[in-house]
Amino acid sequence: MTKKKVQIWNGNVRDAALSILLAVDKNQAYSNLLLHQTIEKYKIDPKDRALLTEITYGTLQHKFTLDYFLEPFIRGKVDLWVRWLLRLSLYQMEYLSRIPAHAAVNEAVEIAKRRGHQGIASMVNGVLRSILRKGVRSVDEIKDPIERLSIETSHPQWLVARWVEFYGFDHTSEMLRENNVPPVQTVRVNTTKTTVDEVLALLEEDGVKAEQSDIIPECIYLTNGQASRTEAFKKGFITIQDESSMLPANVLNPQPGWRVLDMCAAPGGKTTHMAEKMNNNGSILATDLHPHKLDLIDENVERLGLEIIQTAPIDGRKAASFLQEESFDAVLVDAPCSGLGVMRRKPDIKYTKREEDLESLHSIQLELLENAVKVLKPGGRLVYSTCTVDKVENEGTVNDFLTTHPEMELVPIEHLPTQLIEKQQNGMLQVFPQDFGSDGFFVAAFCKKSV
Ligand SMILES: C[S@@+](CC[C@H](N)C(=O)[O-])C[C@H]1O[C@@H](n2cnc3c(N)ncnc32)[C@H](O)[C@@H]1O
Repeated sequence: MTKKKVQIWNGNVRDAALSILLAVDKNQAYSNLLLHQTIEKYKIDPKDRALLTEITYGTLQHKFTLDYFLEPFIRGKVDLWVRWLLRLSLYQMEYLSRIPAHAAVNEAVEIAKRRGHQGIASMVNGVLRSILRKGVRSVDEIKDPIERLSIETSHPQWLVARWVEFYGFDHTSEMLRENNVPPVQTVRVNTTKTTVDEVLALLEEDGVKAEQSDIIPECIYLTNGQASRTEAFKKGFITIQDESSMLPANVLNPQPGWRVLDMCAAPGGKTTHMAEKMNNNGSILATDLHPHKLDLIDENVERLGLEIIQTAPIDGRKAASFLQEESFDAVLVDAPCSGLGVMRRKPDIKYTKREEDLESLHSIQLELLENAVKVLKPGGRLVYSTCTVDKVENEGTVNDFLTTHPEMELVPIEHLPTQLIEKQQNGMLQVFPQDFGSDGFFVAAFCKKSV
């Protein structure tokens, strides 16, 4: 039976969540982008927006657990859309206490009728009502601890095993659980235009509850609302950015008048942060491999009213052949990485990333650093950062880089609050999602010895 054609939004939240989940699965669409586009395109109101986000992310986040629960109740093969419908309905029944289970079942049956036919609707009804009667099986039935953790927290087994080897079982278990908790919305204050207090007052006028972070002073936490719709955003007073992503500019600590290279810059979150730190005085060359992404930097620069940023499409692995040798006071390499620290906001990463990808990223990261050294002045500072939690891409890249570059030395991480400074090990800082509720992130700072 062929599926009836549906558009993403017909006023029904569960139907829309199903369309998004299917697109993510079939077309490798990014869940966060598709969700955002759907909300904007159909101007979905705040109440439906919140539920749509919760069901879409929640179902994706718990996919392996939901499949484990569903398995004993499904006989034979089911179409992909029916499987996703069962997953998203069971997600509501198991994880969303405010939605009555029978309402989730009724909605599922109606969707099955609309998208398929009465036979499928009966099957969906049968499966979900059996689960209601019998309950789901316990993950304690799984004997192997790695497999149990993988199913219980819905992360691939290879990753669980890798993290357990690197960071130990308990630490990994905490991280996996934190990855399933929705992130708090954070913004960075543009200190060239305004103050934290002024932004807090503006947000309040817009009905947004917010408070200043006690980790990064220019960071504000939002407990409701949508930052991009606020007056503060329109005025260029804030940038939406996770608190961990505010670390590199603080660690690099660029001074007014410096000439800085941001080698992997798009969409410009850290470029603009550095320009703010430099109080719009000096120059920043923001480069990226993909020319079309430079437009995103330009848009941000314009909105924030910054004047010292120039962009250029340059492959960082060849940067030294395009840029003058030893001409920058500082270089930021915010490298392409596996992104294992941002699964809370991009749950699809859990199911698409493969272990082999991590090795090739390690080689690219080394090539980028190789070029960064060449264009850095003696005495200049280099900061290397990633939004991942992995010892090969992080500590491994730093150690391999130092082995071939005796002219570079790690310098202690400074210009951060004590609780972060204390966490560094051998001049490298790995932030885990469970540490401060921010993304998993890594940062290391080097100095080029003067000869
Ligand atoms: C982690 S993202 C950078 C985020 C950015 N620094 C920010 O804060 O908004 C990594 C970026 O590296 C870029 N990239 C990937 N390979 C590259 C290369 N060989 N040279 C330069 N940029 C590269 C990607 O296009 C991507 O925009």
